[in-house]
Amino acid sequence: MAGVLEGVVKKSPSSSPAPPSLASGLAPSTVAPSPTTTADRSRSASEHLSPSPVAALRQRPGLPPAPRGRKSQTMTQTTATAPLICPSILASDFAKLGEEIRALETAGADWIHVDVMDGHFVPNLTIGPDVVKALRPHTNLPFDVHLMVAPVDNWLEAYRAAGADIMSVHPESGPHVHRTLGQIRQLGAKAGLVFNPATPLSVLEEAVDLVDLVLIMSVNPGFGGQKFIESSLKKIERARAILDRAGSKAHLQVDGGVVAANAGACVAAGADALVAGSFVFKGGPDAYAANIQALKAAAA
Ligand SMILES: O=C(CO)[C@@H](O)[C@H](O)COP(=O)(O)O
Repeated sequence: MAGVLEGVVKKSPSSSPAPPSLASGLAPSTVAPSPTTTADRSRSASEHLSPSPVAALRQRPGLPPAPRGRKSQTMTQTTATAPLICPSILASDFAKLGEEIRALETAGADWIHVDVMDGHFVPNLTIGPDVVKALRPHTNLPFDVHLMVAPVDNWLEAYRAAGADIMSVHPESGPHVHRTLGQIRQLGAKAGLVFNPATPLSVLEEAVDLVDLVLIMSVNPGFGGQKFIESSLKKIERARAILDRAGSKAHLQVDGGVVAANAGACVAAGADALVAGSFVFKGGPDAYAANIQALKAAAA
């Protein structure tokens, strides 16, 4: 049965990814991993992510295991632990988004981080589901979609149909984040829970079994290019402790002001995935590989 992922990996713009009914759940994808992706990327997320009821449905390459302890698959084949690098396309050239995403895949990015802003939950307006759908044929990398939208529930199907693999939501987006996380998994995506700098982690204690990813915002959301809030490191440590205590395999991601100078501290605190916008995109496409490598190396 045609699933939401099928059109994507075939890279055929004509094969629409929309399933007959998202409300009834997504069909398992039967697509083979892209021959251009790494061994890590070819693994099924179901092997590595938290025990989501939909884990077995995930077939898009690129959701490798939480890299704590894994060996780096980067260009230099370093043996140290390397975090997943998730460039935020908020910092890309919006006139060339498709090209930018292809360049990021070539440069060694692990996930594509898509910042969706609604001009209400955050004071900025960015990427709608039609843009995500248009970008989907340009890469096999997972789309890691951060929904800065309130209310959010009515948008989940649209972003999933457009090709989102991970959808992360804020507790404040309301009205019932527990339900929202369940809906994301019902749609066959991975569910992420996002914590703004002043949002307490107590919500994670209550929802830890429902999340495949925890995102610690190290800036207040809304804009790229902000300064990393140092107290985020302690929060990453606390989130790591909650996940470990619960036996969760969820990824722990950090986002905002991430640069080579603080990447190591983020990983030492327990993060295994780094979102970076300004740092990855500085210098243009010729510099992307070096920038990504610099983040991995700094955290190794
Ligand atoms: O979600 C956000 C901001 O709201 C982030 O993803 C930023 O876009 C990251 O950009 P840099 O701080 O790395 O420039």
